[in-house]
Amino acid sequence: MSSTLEDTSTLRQRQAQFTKELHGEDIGAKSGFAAFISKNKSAQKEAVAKYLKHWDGKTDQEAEKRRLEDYNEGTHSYYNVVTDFYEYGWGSSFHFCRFYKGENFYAAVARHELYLAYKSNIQEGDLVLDVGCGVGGPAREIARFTGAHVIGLNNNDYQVAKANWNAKKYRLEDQLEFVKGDFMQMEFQDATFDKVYAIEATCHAPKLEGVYSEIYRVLKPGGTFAVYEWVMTDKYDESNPEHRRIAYEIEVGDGIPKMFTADVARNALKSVGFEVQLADDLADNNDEIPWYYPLTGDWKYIQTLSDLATFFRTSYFGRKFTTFMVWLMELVGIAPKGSTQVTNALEEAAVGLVAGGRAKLFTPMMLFVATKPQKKK
Ligand SMILES: CC(C)=CCC[C@@H](C)[C@H]1CC[C@H]2C3=C(CC[C@]12C)[C@@]1(C)CC[C@H](O)C[C@@H]1CC3
Ligand SMILES: C[S@@+](CC[C@H](N)C(=O)[O-])C[C@H]1O[C@@H](n2cnc3c(N)ncnc32)[C@H](O)[C@@H]1O
Repeated sequence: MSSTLEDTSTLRQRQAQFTKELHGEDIGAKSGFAAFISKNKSAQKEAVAKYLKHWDGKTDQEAEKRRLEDYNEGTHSYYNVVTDFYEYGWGSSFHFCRFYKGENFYAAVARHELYLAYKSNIQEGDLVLDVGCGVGGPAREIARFTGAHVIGLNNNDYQVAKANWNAKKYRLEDQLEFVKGDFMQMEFQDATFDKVYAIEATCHAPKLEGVYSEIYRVLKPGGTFAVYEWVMTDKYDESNPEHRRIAYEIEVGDGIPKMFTADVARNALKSVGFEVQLADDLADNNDEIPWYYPLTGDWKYIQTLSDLATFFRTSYFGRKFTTFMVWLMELVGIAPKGSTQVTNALEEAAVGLVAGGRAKLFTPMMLFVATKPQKKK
């Protein structure tokens, strides 16, 4: 066994062991706040420290290099500490979407997923890979709608366990399977999948060529890969301190080692062999309701009464309320140490995402549809 492989398996075992210590054995039964307050307190302290170790306010090259090198542990720790908050505030699909007039929040989220399935041309009976699958919300929706078999890949053990638990709960275990793995070094055979998709996940890669080349390898010739990529737009200027501050807020609060631009992503797809069929920034349109509205305090955009609770949790005041409650719970020892640091980081994420969205410096929905040629060029 090569030393890289040994390192990978040691890391894997350690992460799995740590997940048990932190979240306990009965993962799935609890979610959101209930799961959050039942964490092992000392493990949670360690998880927060691991996540914040690299995001210490430093934006110099050296700090960036460290974040890129430690991408696996960095994101693993990030999702260990934010998953319960995400579920509490956003549901079981961890991504943004466009909002149409009269459509409620969860319908809009589902439509965004199905649009990607449509663009990837997923058909009944296809074997599909979901790269960076979260707790399985999108895979459930896409499997139900298309009749495809979806395998979700994720390097966070807690999320993998939750996704499998949910698949059983919704009686979709015949169509869904969630596995632990790093998308930079996948364990699937070459040419395994008919289609591959990724939703707001590949931005966690230290280098886009790394994850895209793995996707290319495991996709069958003629197969399609569709992705909602998180990128900085062509308005972004890395040498502008204000732009860099916004990008850093997004990086720190969202556990991303480095935000890349849309051009970097498109070139990376091409350089690994893909033919890019479509590159469309879905945020760059005249939608009446902006994609980032739940993170603002703009009540006017709420479409249905059923959105009130979600909007309260995601809006500025709702977030301040959550942070206060978490601080109080931490003070009296109900919540694990470091929890307030996590909500503060999420606050930074929200501020950076809205600022980036408003200035059109950032998009969470750069849609690329790319195909793997039938024959090698
Ligand atoms: C990290 C990546 C690549 C994608 C995740 C996108 C979104 C689902 C999240 C980005 C910022 C998150 C925040 C929350 C939910 C999930 C996000 C919108 C909260 C609203 C969850 C509840 C907390 O109290 C506040 C959070 C603010 C940020
Ligand atoms: C923002 S979440 C999106 C999840 C899912 N696509 C959704 O829309 O609900 C990003 C996901 O990418 C996963 N991820 C990040 N880095 C990864 C890596 N190196 N290998 C596999 N999965 C990774 C995270 O664990 C998380 O599940």
